[in-house]
Amino acid sequence: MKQHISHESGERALIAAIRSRAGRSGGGGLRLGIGDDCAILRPPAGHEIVVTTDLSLEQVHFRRDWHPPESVGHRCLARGLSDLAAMGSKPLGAFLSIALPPELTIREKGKSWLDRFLDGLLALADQAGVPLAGGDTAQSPSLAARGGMQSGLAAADIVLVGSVKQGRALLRSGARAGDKIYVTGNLGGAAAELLAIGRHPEKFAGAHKMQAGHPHLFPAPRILIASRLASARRIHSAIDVSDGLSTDLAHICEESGVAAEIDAEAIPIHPLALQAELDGWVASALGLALHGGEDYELLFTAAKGVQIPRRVASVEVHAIGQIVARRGRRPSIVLRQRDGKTTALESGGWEHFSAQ
Ligand SMILES: Nc1ncnc2c1ncn2[C@@H]1O[C@H](COP(=O)(O)OP(=O)(O)OP(=O)(O)O)[C@@H](O)[C@H]1O
Ligand SMILES: Cc1ncc(C[n+]2csc(CCOP(=O)(O)O)c2C)c(N)n1
Ligand SMILES: [Mg+2]
Repeated sequence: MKQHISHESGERALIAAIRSRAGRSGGGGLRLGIGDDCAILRPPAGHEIVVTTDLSLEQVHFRRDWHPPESVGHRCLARGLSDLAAMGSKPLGAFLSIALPPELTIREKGKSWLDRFLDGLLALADQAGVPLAGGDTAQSPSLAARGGMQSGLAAADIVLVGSVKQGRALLRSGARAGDKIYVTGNLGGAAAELLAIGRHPEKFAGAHKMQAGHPHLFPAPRILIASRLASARRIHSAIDVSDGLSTDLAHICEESGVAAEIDAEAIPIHPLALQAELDGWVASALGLALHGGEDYELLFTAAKGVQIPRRVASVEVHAIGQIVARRGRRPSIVLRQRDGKTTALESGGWEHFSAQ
């Protein structure tokens, strides 16, 4: 039976409870998990190690009054899995560091906030076949003394270690002029759902379980699609859409020394983004798809002649434009409108430390 956590017994008890819940699923790449000074991972022969780390901060990446704890846990792991997918790699182990105010570890009606956060994180870990192999646990300091409304903020950092066949990782730097640009799934759904949550958080309080139709609360990292694409050896470059298409495509252009043209008509827009435009919440659904971020879809390029299936692992793949040579001071990304006119597409996605 799965244990639930009570705060009374402190850090040791929290770790013991997390340890008892941490699965050992995965491809056998974990030799030693939670319990020692370090975990030991054993990558398959002929593979390279891939590592990524992502912070999930209260008030920046989630709000306790907007996001069910299961969603916070799911999203925390999904961010890292999506980065592994973007490299065409498979997960070996996840490492979770958490700083929590004490009240989030106390059980109310059976489960604490932390129990429910772990429910969400471990359900996705199970599905992705990645063991929780370690982490760190600390108490977040009290802000009440400084006149704050709550005792402290929650933060979680996820480190994911994965592996990829030597020399086969998908890089941002491999795009070439003449490549077609593709994106999986559709865009703008995460930003649209976040808008809806902000308006009526109570309607989303019951979204406890990983389920389709919640692109913001329960995004589906594209690990399987990416590993299929990578094994076909036809992909020149890839990135995941975390900050927004306009910003993430600019990262590919910058790292590859190329420019891009994308067709507004070809961009797959999530139905929730279209609805947000119909409801008058935003001026344009296309704006959400271009700049919204957190869709965790894959953006990749391949040579023009390469046949990319329209559907991979049950997810649609759309061609949205092409990579072109960079010319002097020309803007690096242009957007071709429905009437054929082109405009420069500035990076309008999320950027920390900018006035948002
Ligand atoms: N504080 C830091 N110290 C060292 N390297 C960093 C730091 N922050 C970011 N990087 C590195 O900068 C690169 C880009 O990081 P970034 O976080 O923007 O990745 P991303 O995949 O585009 O976004 P996301 O955070 O949504 O995963 C990565 O190689 C990352 O390891
Ligand atoms: C409460 C709340 N407000 C706003 C957002 C939107 N948001 C936060 S970070 C980010 C980009 C990716 O982050 P990073 O670059 O750190 O990976 C986006 C689109 C949210 N998720 N929650
Ligand atoms: Mg990324």
